Amino acid sequence: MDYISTRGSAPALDFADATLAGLASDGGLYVPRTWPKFSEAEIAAMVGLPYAQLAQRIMQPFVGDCLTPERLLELTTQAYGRFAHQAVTPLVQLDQQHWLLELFHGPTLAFKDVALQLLGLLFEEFLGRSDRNLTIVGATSGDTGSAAIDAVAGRAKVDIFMLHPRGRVSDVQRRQMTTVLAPNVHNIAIEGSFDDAQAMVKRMFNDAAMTDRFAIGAVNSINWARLMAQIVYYFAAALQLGAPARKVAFSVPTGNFGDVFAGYVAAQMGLPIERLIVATNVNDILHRALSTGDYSQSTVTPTAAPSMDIQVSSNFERLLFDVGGRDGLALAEQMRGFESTRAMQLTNAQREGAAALFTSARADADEMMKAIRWAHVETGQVIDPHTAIGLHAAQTAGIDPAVPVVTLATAHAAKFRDAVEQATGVRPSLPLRVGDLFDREERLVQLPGDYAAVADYVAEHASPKV
Ligand SMILES: Cc1ncc(COP(=O)(O)O)c(C=O)c1O
Ligand SMILES: N[C@@H](CCOP(=O)(O)O)C(=O)O
Repeated sequence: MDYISTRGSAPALDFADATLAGLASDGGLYVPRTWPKFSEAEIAAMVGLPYAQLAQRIMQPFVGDCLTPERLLELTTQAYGRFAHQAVTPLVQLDQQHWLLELFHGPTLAFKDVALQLLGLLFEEFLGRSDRNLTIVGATSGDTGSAAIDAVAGRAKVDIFMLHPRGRVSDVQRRQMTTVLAPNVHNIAIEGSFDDAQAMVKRMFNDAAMTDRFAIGAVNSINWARLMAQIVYYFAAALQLGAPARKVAFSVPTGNFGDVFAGYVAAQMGLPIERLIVATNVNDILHRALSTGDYSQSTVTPTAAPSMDIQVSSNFERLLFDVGGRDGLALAEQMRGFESTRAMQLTNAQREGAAALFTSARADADEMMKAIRWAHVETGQVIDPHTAIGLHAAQTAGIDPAVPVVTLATAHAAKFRDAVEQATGVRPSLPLRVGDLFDREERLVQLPGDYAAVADYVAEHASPKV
């Protein structure tokens, strides 16, 4: 399998090189040249497999001969061995039609662990075959940061620089990053929003002054390997609910469009998915784009679901590429227009292609709080604000009552204790696996929302590429 850029002019790479490269050199995102397909019989044969085996089976076609099946299975077994639930991503039934897919049983309590625990091992594996040092530069609205830091802290040949918007992540999220004191971990609080941080990260990949000296790598979902690992839990959930004989719908709390794009890929691979519901908070660029075709950026509004306070959704580009006929040069032109005007209109092909599988919904603060309360009172489940936005969308999307709807529970409620307590009167306690988070020393630097300041800081602290 080789990987091509959504903007049509970067060289094609194999899986190992695409994983280390992160973003393509033309500013595009890597996607597999074709979607691997499973037949109905092949999907039926996956029923009952333990998670690590299922993960190996689903990911092998993407990995190609960069890892043998035996080696990939060793890595998935190691990655998912750190999860606190044997099922890794268990399903919980809420009522006759609705389920939660709990994705927060990893070390840092959010769905990001599912991909990043594996990605840390993939970096180690592929860097071990070269003399390269990797300088990871990432942006986080709260959850990617801690999951990535946990995955690479203390690993040889990797430095990580993680940018978060100062004051816009929860105290638990911040401490999960800043209390990791390994020498290869650098936390940077910047003035501005997640979008500002993400823009600086992307700019660094195309800054020759940086890329000449450092091998810049990505842990955000711009890195294809992140999405690949997230495809697996769509299969895991659907297989438990009757796939391939029965269709399932998924409601996905969405910000950077990575998680829900993984669901789209699962559908391309043959998993029978009825609908993918894109659930946003009031930062609703995706809801507007999918419902009206207008993808225009507005100012980010801070909410009680801060990890979704995003107005430029990196992975939407992957969808536009795929449903728009895979014309990289045309998409590059369209994206250049967006980058200069902060607005773009989807083409008819892009709108129709997206509408075939995606529905969208937006939840405001009241609707989010009501969903947290409903889950608590009616089902006894304490859910986090991001999951609540997904649940609100699941309950209002008008899916045929005969079709099971799975809401992705993307974070543990204890990461957002204030909002959850306000909605339910219950203050969720931190699971034992995060330990004495509030007694640990914090280490971070604060920088202005200025690219030059961040690039200088990285250049001063990173190891040269060889
Ligand atoms: C808890 C939580 N839910 C949902 C999302 C949205 O996921 P995505 O960015 O993949 O759309 C994020 C962050 O991205 C998150 O941290
Ligand atoms: N919500 C994310 C934002 C970054 O998204 P990613 O999936 O592209 O890494 C976060 O918590 O940091």
